[in-house]
Amino acid sequence: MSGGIALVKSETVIVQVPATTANCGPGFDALGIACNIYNKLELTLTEENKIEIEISGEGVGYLPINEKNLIWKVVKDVIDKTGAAYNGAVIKMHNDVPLSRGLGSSAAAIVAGIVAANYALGEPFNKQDVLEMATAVEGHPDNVAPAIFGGMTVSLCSQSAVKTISFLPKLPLKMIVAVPKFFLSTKKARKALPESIPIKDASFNIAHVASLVAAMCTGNADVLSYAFDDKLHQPYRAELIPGMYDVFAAAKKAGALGAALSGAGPSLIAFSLDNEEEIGRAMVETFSKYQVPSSYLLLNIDTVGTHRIG
Ligand SMILES: Nc1ncnc2c1ncn2[C@@H]1O[C@H](COP(=O)(O)OP(=O)(O)OP(=O)(O)O)[C@@H](O)[C@H]1O
Ligand SMILES: N[C@@H](CCO)C(=O)O
Repeated sequence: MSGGIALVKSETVIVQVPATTANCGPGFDALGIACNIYNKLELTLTEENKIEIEISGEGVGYLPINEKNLIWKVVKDVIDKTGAAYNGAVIKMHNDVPLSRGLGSSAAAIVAGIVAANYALGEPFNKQDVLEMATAVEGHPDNVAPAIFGGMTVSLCSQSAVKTISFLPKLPLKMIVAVPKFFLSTKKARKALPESIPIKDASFNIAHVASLVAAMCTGNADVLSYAFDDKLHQPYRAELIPGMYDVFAAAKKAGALGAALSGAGPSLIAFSLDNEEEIGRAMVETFSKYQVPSSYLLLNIDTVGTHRIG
């Protein structure tokens, strides 16, 4: 023994967090769905003022491995909220969620960090606390809510409250996501939006999002060939995603019920009950006509949300 004081470490916690697709067309900042691709995060809190970060999968060589890393920032926030004496961490992550593509990579990082830190600290916070903390960091609840609860989520922010209802659609919904090989940050895609929109576009979206949620809750698919349409954000973002409306049309022609921007894009998502491979191929082929290389993912709804796996 050197006679030094042994450093205190927390228990090591491993959590799994799903990708998410937000908006679903007309449900800007409100609707989201958890998808079955995942990141894993292993976290050990340490007393020593030192951060060690190891990344595999998406983001290697791009995501910071110092105190600027988003996961460390949220972990530190959770530690500070409890007043615990930890100053550093060992963070190991494996990421399968594509970065800055509209599949909720930032929400996955935020939620994984908060949930893992909460377990490491002995669970001082409940799921509602996690939802509020994650929404405050992300700025809107539509990705963090399904990442936490799984399923399809409808969320609202009212003054300081964040409320979410998670449910499983009564339709065997398949999701086909065409993922372009370029990044589009949410920050840039939000800058493309106007300060205000015409009342007729607002009322269009209210009717469409209400019909979409009603269809999902009842299993009545009749309105779904219209219900994914949007006039609130997609028209303004179209110029950032070459071929967007033609890819939507190709997906529908190949059998999709509807199609939309996934989150803030650039990925485009089609919803269907069958014909997934054909729809995926049609979307990628149409993107290629606009010189946008892409690949497609066939996804199902994750029903569990973020949970501890070790
Ligand atoms: N595993 C991760 N670890 C640390 N930071 C991450 C991780 N994943 C994403 N981030 C941070 O989130 C940023 C991407 O967030 P952004 O909101 O632009 O895209 P997105 O969340 O993938 O898309 P959307 O919100 O449209 O679904 C990255 O540039 C990085 O700063
Ligand atoms: N609702 C958000 C989702 C992406 O974070 C947007 O469309 O900007």
